[in-house]
Amino acid sequence: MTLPFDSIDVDALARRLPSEAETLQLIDVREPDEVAIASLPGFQVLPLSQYQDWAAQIHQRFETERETIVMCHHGTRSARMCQWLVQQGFTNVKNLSGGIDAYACQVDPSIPRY
Ligand SMILES: O=S(=O)([O-])[S-]
Repeated sequence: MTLPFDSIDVDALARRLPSEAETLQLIDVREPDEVAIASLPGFQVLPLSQYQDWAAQIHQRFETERETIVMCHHGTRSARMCQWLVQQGFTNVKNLSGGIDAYACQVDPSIPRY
């Protein structure tokens, strides 16, 4: 089965973040208690459990054509979000493979793991 969105690995994200954080749309779908433990700068937090609070504003807050990268802990919840964004008309959505845990392991060991 072909997924209707791409993925990006943590090394590629790390290379791009310094120069492209402003142009990318970065979404973290983890819960606030997880974000309090570990986070990456530039990501807007839209916890999946609070879907009812943010879903209706998705088109006000984000542009459907702009490259959008979604992150969670290991990549499962973010894949669900990617799927949903595609259903909402987003055309350039990428799932961060392995989530923030992979980022902590492979890119930045100063990020706490949980
Ligand atoms: O964050 S996760 O859904 O991949 S465990």
